[in-house]
Amino acid sequence: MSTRIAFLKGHGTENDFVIVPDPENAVDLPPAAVAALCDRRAGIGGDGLLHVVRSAAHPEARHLAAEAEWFMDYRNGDGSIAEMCGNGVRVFARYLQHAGYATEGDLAVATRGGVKSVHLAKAASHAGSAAGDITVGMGRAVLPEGDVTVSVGERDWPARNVNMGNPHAVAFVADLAHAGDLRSPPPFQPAAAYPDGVNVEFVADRGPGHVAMRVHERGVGETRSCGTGACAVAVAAARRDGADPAVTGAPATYRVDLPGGTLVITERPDGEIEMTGPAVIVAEGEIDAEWLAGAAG
Ligand SMILES: N[C@@H](CCC[C@H](N)C(=O)O)C(=O)O
Repeated sequence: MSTRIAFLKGHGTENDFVIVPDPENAVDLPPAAVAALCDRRAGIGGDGLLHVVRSAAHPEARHLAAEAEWFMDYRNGDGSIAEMCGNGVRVFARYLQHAGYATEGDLAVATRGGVKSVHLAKAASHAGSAAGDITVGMGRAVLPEGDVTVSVGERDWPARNVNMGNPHAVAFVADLAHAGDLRSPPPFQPAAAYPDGVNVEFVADRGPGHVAMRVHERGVGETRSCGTGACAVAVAAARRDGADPAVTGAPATYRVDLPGGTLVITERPDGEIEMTGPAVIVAEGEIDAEWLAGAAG
């Protein structure tokens, strides 16, 4: 009988993930294995994969073990590595709660983008432990100088370069349909702005402090939500609206509607950004290790 590897499936505003609990970092997950697991027809299916490892057991996170017991080893659906995943952190925390590694309250999670502070809200007694929003301290945005242009077909737009640990180009558009089918990565200029590729957000206004967006994610394609993307959008909107908290001294809050749900993003005067939204575990099962080894080639 072949060996089995435990997995779960979860999502945050329909940005979905294969979760592989592996506290001692014993499961080999080369890029081809990740891509096979995330394949929606031949695998389990997901926008990305959350490899759940104790920080002390992972070479990239060992130095963070005193601050955060758990490391989110996040991978994009094509197998590539990314620095951060905002929806992923909430789902990661929900998994820790589901597995009994965390309870309601505060929790630190190590990521390649640094340690994130997570707050698991107390669920209403009738709702069960999988309910209740999760708030993540996402750290500060970095806004590199320089003009960026994003295009789709004949249209192009100026875009704001926002780094949330991972890179984003935020373009304000009159109509989200102008983003087209987003089957391929929208071209950007200058190429030097994003040497490692970029996540591109298209944003339309819905009202004061309220926007809607679509996103093409690096290493994935169009997804139904992107947490770091929603933070980048809120920061870009606040700068555009003259509501930069560092200037006004007041927090700026944006409701960001995505195809898969809504996230609420607040930037404080000290630059710290908080993201609040749901996270759900939907299934758990076992992966056939022989299949995975074969799929990984
Ligand atoms: N969906 C994520 C972002 C995942 C990483 C991204 N595709 C990248 O390559 O930077 C989110 O919720 O933030």
